[in-house]
Amino acid sequence: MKGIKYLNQQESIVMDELLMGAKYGLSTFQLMELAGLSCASAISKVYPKQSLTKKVLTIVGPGNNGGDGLVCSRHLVQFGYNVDIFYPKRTDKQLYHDLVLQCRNEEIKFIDELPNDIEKDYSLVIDSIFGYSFKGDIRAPFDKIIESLCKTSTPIASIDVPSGWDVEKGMIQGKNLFVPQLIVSLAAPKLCTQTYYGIHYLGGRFLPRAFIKETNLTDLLPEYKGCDQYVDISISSSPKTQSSL
Ligand SMILES: NC(=O)C1=CN([C@@H]2O[C@H](COP(=O)(O)OP(=O)(O)OC[C@H]3O[C@@H](n4cnc5c(N)ncnc54)[C@H](O)[C@@H]3O)[C@@H](O)[C@H]2O)[C@@H](O)CC1
Ligand SMILES: [K+]
Repeated sequence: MKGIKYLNQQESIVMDELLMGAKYGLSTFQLMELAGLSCASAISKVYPKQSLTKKVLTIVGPGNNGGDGLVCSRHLVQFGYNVDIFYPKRTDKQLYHDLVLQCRNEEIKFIDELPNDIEKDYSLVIDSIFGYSFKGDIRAPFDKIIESLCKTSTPIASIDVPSGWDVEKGMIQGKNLFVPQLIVSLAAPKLCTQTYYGIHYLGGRFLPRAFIKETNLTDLLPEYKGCDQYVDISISSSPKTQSSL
């Protein structure tokens, strides 16, 4: 591998559109299921269930990043974890109604408010608030939620992008933002993770070979081992260089 490709915001959007267009014929539902499964697999690797004394809390945002969090939660319950979900701004689309129903059928509890002391009941927070489409200042109700995440001592695992970070520049100075303990990037890491020193996994093992060739990503994405749904791309575990698509 020559290096790792870090996507900017536009490249992330284009990648998604291409995958779901006529040429590759993948659906949001399929990609989300694989993304969520990879996040659950990575989380269970980093936080084995015996190591968590309390529950897991998934905070779900209004877009597809939130959808990944719903899928991830369902798989974590299948893996034996005890998960609650906080989903304050629901999206009125059939996909999300179905994902909520599937979580309810796993007997996952949806909580109505974020507790003041997250650490009292939760050993881990999964941040699936915003992904690569986040832009601008954080609007309500997520501004207060992210403020609470900045205060908690509970470790945070972010799906794709730490919520509130600029997708390309990362943590903007002067903004009250949190640093997750784990990031699970999906398909390809985003520019904001390039200098992230925490635990960094890549998941979303769904890029077709033809797509990788067409987008010149051969040699720019790490290889998954065996049947693994994730690969460790932490700075401590791999040399990194940047390259353009
Ligand atoms: N090809 C891929 O890489 C895949 C990506 N998926 C997920 O999809 C995500 C992208 O999903 P979306 O494009 O739906 O977008 P996001 O989930 O990143 O966020 C969009 C939502 O956030 C809101 N929002 C944006 N900026 C805001 C702000 N400043 N304050 C408050 N709300 C704000 C928007 O109104 C919209 O409702 C990825 O990060 C990833 O998690 C996966 O589901 C499947 C495959
Ligand atoms: K996120």
